[in-house]
Amino acid sequence: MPFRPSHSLLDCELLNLASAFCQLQLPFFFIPLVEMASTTLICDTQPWKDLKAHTEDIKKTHLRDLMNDKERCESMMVEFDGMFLDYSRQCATLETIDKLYKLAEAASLKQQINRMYSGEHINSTENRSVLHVALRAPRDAVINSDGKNVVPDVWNVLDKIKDFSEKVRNGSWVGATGKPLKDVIAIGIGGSFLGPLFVHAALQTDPEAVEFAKGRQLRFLANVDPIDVARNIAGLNPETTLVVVVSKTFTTAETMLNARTLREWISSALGPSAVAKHMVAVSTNLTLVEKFGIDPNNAFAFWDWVGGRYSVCSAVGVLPLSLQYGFSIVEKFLKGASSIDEHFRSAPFEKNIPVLLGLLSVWNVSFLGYPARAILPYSQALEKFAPHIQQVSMESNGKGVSIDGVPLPYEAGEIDFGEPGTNGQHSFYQLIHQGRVIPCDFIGIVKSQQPVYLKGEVVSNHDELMSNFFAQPDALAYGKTAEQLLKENVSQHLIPHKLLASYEHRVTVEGFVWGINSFDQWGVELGKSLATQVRKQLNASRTKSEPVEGFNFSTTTLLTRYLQRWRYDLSEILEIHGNLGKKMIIPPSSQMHTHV
Ligand SMILES: O=P(O)(O)OC[C@H]1O[C@](O)(CO)[C@@H](O)[C@@H]1O
Repeated sequence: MPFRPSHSLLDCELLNLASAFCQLQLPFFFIPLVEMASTTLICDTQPWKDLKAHTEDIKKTHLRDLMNDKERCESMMVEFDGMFLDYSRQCATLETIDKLYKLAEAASLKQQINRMYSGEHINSTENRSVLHVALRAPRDAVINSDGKNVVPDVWNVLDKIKDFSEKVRNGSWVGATGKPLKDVIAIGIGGSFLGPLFVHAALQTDPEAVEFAKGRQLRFLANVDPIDVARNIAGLNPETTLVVVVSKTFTTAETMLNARTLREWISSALGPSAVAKHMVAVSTNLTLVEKFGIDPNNAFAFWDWVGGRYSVCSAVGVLPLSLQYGFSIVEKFLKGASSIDEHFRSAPFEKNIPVLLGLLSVWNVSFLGYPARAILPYSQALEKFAPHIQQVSMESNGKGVSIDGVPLPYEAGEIDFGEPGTNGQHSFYQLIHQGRVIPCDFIGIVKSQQPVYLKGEVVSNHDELMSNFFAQPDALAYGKTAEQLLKENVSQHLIPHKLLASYEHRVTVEGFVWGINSFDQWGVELGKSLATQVRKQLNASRTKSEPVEGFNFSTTTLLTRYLQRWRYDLSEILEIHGNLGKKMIIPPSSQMHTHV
């Protein structure tokens, strides 16, 4: 069985530990859930073998020469609904693209897409359908899961969100002391956080959305690190704050501890009954929501056919964003994503943006051997796009076995990273220019949300930004000596909804071609269960002085040192809780060190 190394670094300064850098060997995660199937892997098909052989031709070709072929470049440009994709800077010829279509055929890509839209249980390890497209479908659409049209359920929740968010925004739903709720803290992590944060960042400076958000704040509490709590509640008054607990399962340890912490913040300031007015939930698990103490009437449902990382268009994103910007703004977002859903389902492959993006990714990863992809939006409003796509892509396609449980003899999945241009240029672009070949997604926007044109300047500020957007791809493509590749994607206006849906579907295309299940995440689940074992140990050692047991030497050493460096007994724990409860404010940073 292969092994993958990983690093863990305890922050030596904060914890006052001696150097604790350690290298862990984690077993590559294999899921023995499904019987080994006799199905053919995609690498055994003729189109895969043809592409493998074809890489030799491509290696002899310089991108500079490919870029001189006008006809080739022209056929590598696709436009749809305000998006323009130029993939002419890919290390690919028209023959490559043709061979990729054949690969798609061998992977039954069209049929797989149809199976997804028709609600088949394509997430076979969890026995679920995958229907995030239903979250943004028009009211009259019919999309079935297990023989039931789910669209009316989707719209029931959307209507409920519209109604609730309007009440909060117009002051007919007020806090326990009668004050309007103008600030929202959304608690959630992973898919219950990254998508909503991305959209919030994209809307924050949108001229129309800004008007609707006047006087309101939306914050996100994700990390279980108490520093994140302190930062979230800093300057907020529980009397005017609404907390939205977002968790598909309502069991995620980080989210639930943060939810209990903010419940304490509210009830210690306003009394336990205030929770009913100040806390609402988004979840598929309404039983646990009620158990937590949130009235199920104040809960907004979604369904197990929505994967966490694909959930931004469910109540997960729609509720907090509607509270901040109003439902009408969010509805436009849903419509934009829906337009790409329809395009993905029906457009022929040669004009299908997510399909092209997905096939090119497969080409780069599995044939050219480029494991990473840089996502480079030339728009500050898209600053959280790369972190969101990191989860969508890496949690989906970070798999080493096929959907039938067969270990993959080829690389699948991509390492995604990125920063808005031009910040990235002053950070990691050097490596892309001269160090390693990294396929790049350059994303440019035609019209700025916030244009500035200073008198006397040669160009407007947005043109200055876009000068870099146009220059960098060519610098990479032509270089001075080295060969690089990239693709460009220009949008007319800022269209986060269409980008989001395009990238979601791109990941799906990759997964279908690689023959993996893009919709489960068993590796992450392993980490969660190991954390449970550590949590039990910390409790036993803190409260009953039990020695650290049951871990390997390295973890035992680190845990023991951690426990020795900051000891507290139960009375101290109560005191800390007391502080949270009464003053609630986490000690200001000057006092924080007293606990270390
Ligand atoms: O919404 P939940 O159930 O709290 O889960 C949060 C996240 O945890 C994961 O299960 C693992 O990171 C993600 O898939 C999910 O988005």
